[in-house]
Amino acid sequence: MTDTVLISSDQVTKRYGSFTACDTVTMDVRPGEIVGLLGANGAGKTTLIRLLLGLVIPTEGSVAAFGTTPDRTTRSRLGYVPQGLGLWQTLTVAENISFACAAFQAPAPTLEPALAAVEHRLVGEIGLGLQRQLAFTIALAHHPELLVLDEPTSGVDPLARARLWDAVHDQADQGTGVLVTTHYMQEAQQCDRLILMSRGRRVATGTEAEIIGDTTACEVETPRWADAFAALDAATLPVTLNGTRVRLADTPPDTVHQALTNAGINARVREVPATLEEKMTVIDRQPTTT
Ligand SMILES: Nc1ncnc2c1ncn2[C@@H]1O[C@H](COP(=O)(O)OP(=O)(O)OP(=O)(O)O)[C@@H](O)[C@H]1O
Repeated sequence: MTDTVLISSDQVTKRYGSFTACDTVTMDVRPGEIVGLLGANGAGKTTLIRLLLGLVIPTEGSVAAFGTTPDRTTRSRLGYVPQGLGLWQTLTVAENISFACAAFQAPAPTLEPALAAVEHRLVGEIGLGLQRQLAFTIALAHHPELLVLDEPTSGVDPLARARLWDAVHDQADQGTGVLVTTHYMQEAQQCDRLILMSRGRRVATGTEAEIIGDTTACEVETPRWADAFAALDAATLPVTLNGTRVRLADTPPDTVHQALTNAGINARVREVPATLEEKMTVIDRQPTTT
């Protein structure tokens, strides 16, 4: 990994009144790596991004972009796609592009056929998938050294999502650093490194395997899966259903067996590695400590 740091935070905290949206978070992104920012709704991901971009001022701690305090100059070295996309809905696709390119003194990019086909349509009249594609194209137009993408594939169909991730990997392969928030675990798996946030804090960091560690889940095998789910739920165990697969993260097999036996259900209980999503729920269940 390179020593160059594109963007970083050092114990950064943002409070709104008595509410702490981002709590002493330290992180960084380096050239060519894709860093995934994960966490439930309200975990503080967008707040952290806005701190890193200089859009909100830290209450405590500090952030740096390209080695300095974020400002207009550092902004011109990064491409940012916010959750709301930041497009002008009442301008055409072409007008949005020329506006953004003028701001960054960048040449107009070559458009993908799908975008070129709607070049003269108002942005507010094209679909969300195309709008996301446009926002991404605009973010890349000035060849940024860092891409910051806040839920770039939310509401996008699987094919468009795969295409966007292809483009993200292309950028990283060319040395661009990428910071991306996502709710999709399949996308998290495409990141080189993950940062998990919960209640404003960074609660875990590393690869998917490092974050899952030795956390396990119990998988319950029975044709009476619906009854098993109901019984485990009634026993207030953290049961989830994936298709017809009944699973319980971080729960001892004996506890699961006992609850099923009490309900008169015969089932095979296997202990298997937890998924990343399950690990996240386990972390979210824990009381805040350090
Ligand atoms: N300007 C603000 N004033 C008060 N509270 C705020 C403000 N901005 C964010 N918050 C609160 O801070 C918390 C973190 O919000 P944030 O948008 O960073 O979460 P998130 O992880 O990005 O969530 P999501 O996945 O839903 O986008 C939320 O409870 C939110 O309501």
